[in-house]
Amino acid sequence: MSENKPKQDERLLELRNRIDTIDSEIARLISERANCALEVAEVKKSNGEDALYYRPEREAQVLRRAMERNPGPLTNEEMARLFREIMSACLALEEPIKVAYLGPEGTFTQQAALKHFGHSAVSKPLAAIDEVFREVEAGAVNYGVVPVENSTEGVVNHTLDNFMTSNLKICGEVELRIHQHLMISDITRKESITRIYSHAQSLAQCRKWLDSYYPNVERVAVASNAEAARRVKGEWNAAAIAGDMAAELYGLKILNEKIEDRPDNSTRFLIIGSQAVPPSGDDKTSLMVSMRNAPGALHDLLAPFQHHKIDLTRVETRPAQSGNWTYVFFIDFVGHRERENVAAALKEVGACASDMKVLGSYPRGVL
Ligand SMILES: O=C(O)C(=O)C[C@]1(C(=O)O)C=C[C@@H](O)C=C1
Repeated sequence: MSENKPKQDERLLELRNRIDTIDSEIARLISERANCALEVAEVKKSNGEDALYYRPEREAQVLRRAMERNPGPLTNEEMARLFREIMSACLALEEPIKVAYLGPEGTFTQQAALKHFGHSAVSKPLAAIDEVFREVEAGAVNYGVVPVENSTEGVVNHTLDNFMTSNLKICGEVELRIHQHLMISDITRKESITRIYSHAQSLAQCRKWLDSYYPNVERVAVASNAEAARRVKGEWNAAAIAGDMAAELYGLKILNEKIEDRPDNSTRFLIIGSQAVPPSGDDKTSLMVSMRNAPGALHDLLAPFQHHKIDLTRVETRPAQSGNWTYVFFIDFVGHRERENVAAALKEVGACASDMKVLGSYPRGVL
């Protein structure tokens, strides 16, 4: 036994006492904050029937401030995550919000929903992107979370196509680093794997790794990563590629971690709802435009953005549902529609487009 042990024990006790004092101070302050949020709810209620409790622009400001004034040693992301959960609990006191996401449980979309709304939101997994749109439109839930693009595999067409027929707005975005793992169940024989299940996008994201380590194993595309994990549970000769949440949910063992081909593999998700979001100070706008099929149409469409010094972050083209060889452009750019230069550019684009819809202005993803 070290002769310093009694001294170390004393120091440990002292530090733990300090932590206990700090914890009771934190608890008191969190309760004070929660009471404040309850009063905010009263003010909102007195302003009218359809009071909006969830305020994306305010949440983005609170999280950004938590990062800006972070004195360390926690990272900015960790600090913001803690405030994310405090705010989620405060909002649940005001009114528990319901969020639908592309399920089943254990998918990356569920992870995105938790990252954006925190753990106090009531979440509901649905089987298809269309169902998430319908459920929000019907008012059965307040918001929906759907994937829109992956840095390796590109755009999620289903999500863009739904905006052609829906009046829902984009209220937010969330980006998630995607780590894929190879996982097996406790009955799997490692040497006898003949089949690997995953979602087609995940199989594509790990193509090179699979070519190197499992070149002769059958790759089976299923509806989601979570479904892949569920199947492996009962098969002795199969493995799945999925994320942490699926492994945890189905009690699978991770055999190889982070097997995605690109280390910066990430997916962007959209928050859909029926609310127009005021400026937060750092916003993006998404636009859907149809153009007549004429020479120079794309140039006419993009020129106003250059002219008004607006940064484009994405341009996607989809075939229009109305007719052959006409196209719909999905354009994302930096700035809120209420900003002067954005409003001016939108006016000019509207003048040369055959149809234009602003899908939403929303805070740029913070976490
Ligand atoms: O500021 C508000 O409007 C609040 O309702 C408070 C609060 C918060 O806890 O800070 C809670 C929920 C909203 O989405 C935004 C912020």
